[in-house]
Amino acid sequence: MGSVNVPELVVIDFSKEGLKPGSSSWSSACKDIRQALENHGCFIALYDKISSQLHKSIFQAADQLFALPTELKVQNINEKPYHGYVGQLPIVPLHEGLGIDYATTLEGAQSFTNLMWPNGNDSFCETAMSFAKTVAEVEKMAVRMVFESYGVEKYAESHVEATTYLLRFLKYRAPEEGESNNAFPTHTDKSFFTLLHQNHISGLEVRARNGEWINVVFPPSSFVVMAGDACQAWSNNRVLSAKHKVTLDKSTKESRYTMAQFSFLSKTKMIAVPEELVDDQHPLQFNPFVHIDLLYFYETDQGRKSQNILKDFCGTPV
Ligand SMILES: O=C(O)CCC(=O)C(=O)O
Ligand SMILES: [Fe+2]
Repeated sequence: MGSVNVPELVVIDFSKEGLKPGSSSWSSACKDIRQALENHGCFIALYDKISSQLHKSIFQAADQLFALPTELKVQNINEKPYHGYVGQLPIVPLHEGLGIDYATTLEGAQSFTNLMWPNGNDSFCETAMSFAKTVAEVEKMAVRMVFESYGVEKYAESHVEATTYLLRFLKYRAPEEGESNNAFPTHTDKSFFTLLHQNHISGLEVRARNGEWINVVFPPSSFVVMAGDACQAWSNNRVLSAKHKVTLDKSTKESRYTMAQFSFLSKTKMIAVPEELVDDQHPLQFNPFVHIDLLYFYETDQGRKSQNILKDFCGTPV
């Protein structure tokens, strides 16, 4: 109930009437999500509030943004690693991205908009914020479901309250003749969750726990909800923060656009394994940490080279 396998990832319909805590569809979604996150590190969420109109407007906004001169786009600077402008990098020549920090807040959306359009651009600001808020609704439901699936729903509210959102506009231009079609290298996300929404050009591949690479197919009005390293740590290593990458079809002539919304816990709340998830069979694997410190660690030489970032950053002695 509540989920079907198309073709390999679990699909959960978040728009379903009556999907509320306490209902049977909620409990079965909790179970399905937990299994999906443990096996694949992600699942597909259908959400019809991402209407075809909102889909169209957010990618029009993306087009407008990427069309700005590079000198303007590079002003999207953020002291937090991987939050600001990325582009013109020889190791990822197809890729360009910009980020709106605190994207669900008017201040966040406005300050980014004013930086890019000093004379204002109300429609961009409204579209970005309304998209970010809609994505955040799905993220919050996913958090509540995951916490409930592990029997620790009492901690969900304070987690949700401490969550902030980074909305990134990502572009991968079509490869030129003879150029590699690797658009983004293999990595894991440092977020708690990442929600991805793409235009009509596919390319995301996810490595499941069994080592199999899955080509992700996005149905209309859908997101991929992907667990990041912070979620894996929180779950005491039960959830998989899946490796993933973007590879474009060699013959594609169009750019892939992705809207990626990353959730982070603010400094006021540590990422910590709930005591209920620690027992003799599951000894504590990770010490509590401040989320943003994981990103700072990833920026160091040791962090970048690490084959097991959570163990190296916050692993308990074995
Ligand atoms: O474009 C995508 O589908 C994936 C983007 C991604 O993995 C990231 O930005 O971390
Ligand atoms: Fe990613």
